Amino acid sequence: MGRKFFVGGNWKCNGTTEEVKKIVTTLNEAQVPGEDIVEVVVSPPFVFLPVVKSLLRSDFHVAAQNCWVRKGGAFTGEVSAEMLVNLGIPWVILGHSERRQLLNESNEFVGDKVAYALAQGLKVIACIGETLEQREAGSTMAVVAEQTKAIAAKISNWDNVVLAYEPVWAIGTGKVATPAQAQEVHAELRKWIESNVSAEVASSVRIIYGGSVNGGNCNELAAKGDVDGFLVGGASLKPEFIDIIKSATVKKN
Ligand SMILES: O=C(CO)COP(=O)(O)O
Repeated sequence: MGRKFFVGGNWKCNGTTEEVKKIVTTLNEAQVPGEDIVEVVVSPPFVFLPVVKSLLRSDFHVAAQNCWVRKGGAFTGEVSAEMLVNLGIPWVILGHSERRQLLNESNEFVGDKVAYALAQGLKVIACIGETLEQREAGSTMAVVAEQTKAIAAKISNWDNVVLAYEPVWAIGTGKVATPAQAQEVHAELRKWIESNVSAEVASSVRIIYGGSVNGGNCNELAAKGDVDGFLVGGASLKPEFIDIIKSATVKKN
């Protein structure tokens, strides 16, 4: 299969310079499996990217939490993909549900962003996921397929894409998807990709889970065949993030 385990830490809109440095120190001192086993990416707010990048151990990498949909210019308040490339930031998170919901980012807009960021040479963590209402209405797969389709329509090379399945009802709620629920959606998504993109992409693309992942539930989730890692919010600001990184070894057994 060869899908390297991926653990992302999404720090969201949190932290002061002091707090950020403290988290980096904790990460730098941690004993974790090597880069051949797990890919670790942390995503501080834009303003802390340079300091985190300069202090962070070299086997971990940084991601921005967003970028502008096209070339930079007269777009007050935005940060362009070119700027991230200029700073040597390798990754960007796009389509997070907080942006889809609070800032009305549509499927098409997210698809355009993913395509533009990839074209500039960034690697993308593309987020998808259903709301509680959509899950209860039985439309989980239709929703995530629609979100994935809007991305698939705009890109032809998936090598630099990690797909993050983050059910909205599980984000920041402490209500984690069960390993079976996560596995079910990941497996369905892989099937959808096989039918609508290619068998090759379906077997190689990493599908990671996000939503109330913590040190206590990560091993069970990681044991599922189609769970290729995590995108962690709250727990990525705490020392337990190290335990989540270590859950990569569950795959090795
Ligand atoms: O949104 C998330 C990661 O992008 C998940 O957040 P929590 O881990 O805080 O639920």
